[in-house]
Amino acid sequence: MSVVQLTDEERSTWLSTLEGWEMAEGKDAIQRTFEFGDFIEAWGFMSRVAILAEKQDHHPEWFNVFNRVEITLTTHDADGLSLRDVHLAKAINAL
Ligand SMILES: C[C@H](O)[C@H](O)[C@H]1CNC2=NC(N)=NC(=O)C2=N1
Repeated sequence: MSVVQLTDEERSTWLSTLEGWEMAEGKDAIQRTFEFGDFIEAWGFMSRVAILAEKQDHHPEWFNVFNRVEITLTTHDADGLSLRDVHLAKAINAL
């Protein structure tokens, strides 16, 4: 299914509403790093994000080491950033 990319104007508007998220370097994506007390807390967070991702049928690219989780959101079906990334980022921030 094809999805439309955000326009430049939409990107700056939406990004300003997404606390903690910034444009990724060298990729049409947004990213945020989360830090927790330990691995179990980080893993618990990842489990909750996984449930959100399944509900939204939109899945993160992520990297975890110990207490740190780096999340990158981009829309493969749009070959870049779309509203689906904004929706998932907002839901993650609300956890
Ligand atoms: C078939 C399925 O709905 C699609 O492949 C979904 C699944 N999850 C997805 N996740 C992300 N990040 N981008 C997509 O384009 C995407 N597409």
